Amino acid sequence: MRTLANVTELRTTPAIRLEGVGQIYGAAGDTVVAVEDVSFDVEPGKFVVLVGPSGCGKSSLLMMMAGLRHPSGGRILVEGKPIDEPDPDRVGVVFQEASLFPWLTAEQNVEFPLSLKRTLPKTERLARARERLDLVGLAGFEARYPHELSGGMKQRVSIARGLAQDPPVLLMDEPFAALDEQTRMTMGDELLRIWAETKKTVVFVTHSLTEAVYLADEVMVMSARPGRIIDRIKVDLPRPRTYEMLGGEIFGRLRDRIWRQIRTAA
Ligand SMILES: Nc1ncnc2c1ncn2[C@@H]1O[C@H](COP(=O)(O)OP(=O)(O)OP(=O)(O)O)[C@@H](O)[C@H]1O
Repeated sequence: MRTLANVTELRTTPAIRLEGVGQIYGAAGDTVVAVEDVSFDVEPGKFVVLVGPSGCGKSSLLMMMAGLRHPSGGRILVEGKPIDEPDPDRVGVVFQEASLFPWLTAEQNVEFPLSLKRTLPKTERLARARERLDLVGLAGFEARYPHELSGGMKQRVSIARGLAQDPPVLLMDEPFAALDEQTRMTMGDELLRIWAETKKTVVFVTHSLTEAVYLADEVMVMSARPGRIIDRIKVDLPRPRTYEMLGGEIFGRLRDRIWRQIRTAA
């Protein structure tokens, strides 16, 4: 039962909490400290973007938040509970490469994670997959195979798949990096629309500072390896974000500040 106490607790529980998280790769004598002592909270419904010099540990952080890797130190909580393994009910993931199964249709690709749990009947799973494809603007493309879809459409399918189980958190690792500039901008707007509709908490990794400022409520800047959070920049631009804002003074100031941080950190 939802009492006032647990509703209040739910409101105050961060969607994601990192406490002193580290990641060390390799074995004795040959180790790489990729991430060191990272702590932060992400409030529910926020759009956070992670930037930093190449190799600073952005993907490593995301993999740990997704439960795909265990931290070497510290701990990660999603909705107040540790994440020790992938849990698509709590965390959806979208990678740079669409990584769709080529032998499955768009609808079957989205249905796939739902079929693993076998808790929903097939008709329900397909209805949910269709609903997600509709959400990402792919109604009418359910029966297409990945090779029949453009790069942007494949990433839309990936987003639909990441949202298949309606997780509160969506992690995105450079999801638009392989797309041409125009498609990338359109996808940014599409993602913001989906985010506004679904109210997910998003953590998004990118190398593009323009994309970072355009999308984020907050940009977290990481240092060069070992990756630590060296700056957290609130983006106070109004929403919806528009193309015109890109040339504005606030936008330029924020992008400059991030760039200066990255340049000194690299
Ligand atoms: N499985 C692994 N084994 C050993 N070292 C690894 C492994 N994965 C990552 N690393 C190293 O850890 C560091 C951080 O890698 P990671 O991919 O997390 O950084 P990144 O910031 O996402 O990089 P990029 O910006 O280039 O995508 C890098 O030096 C990388 O070489």
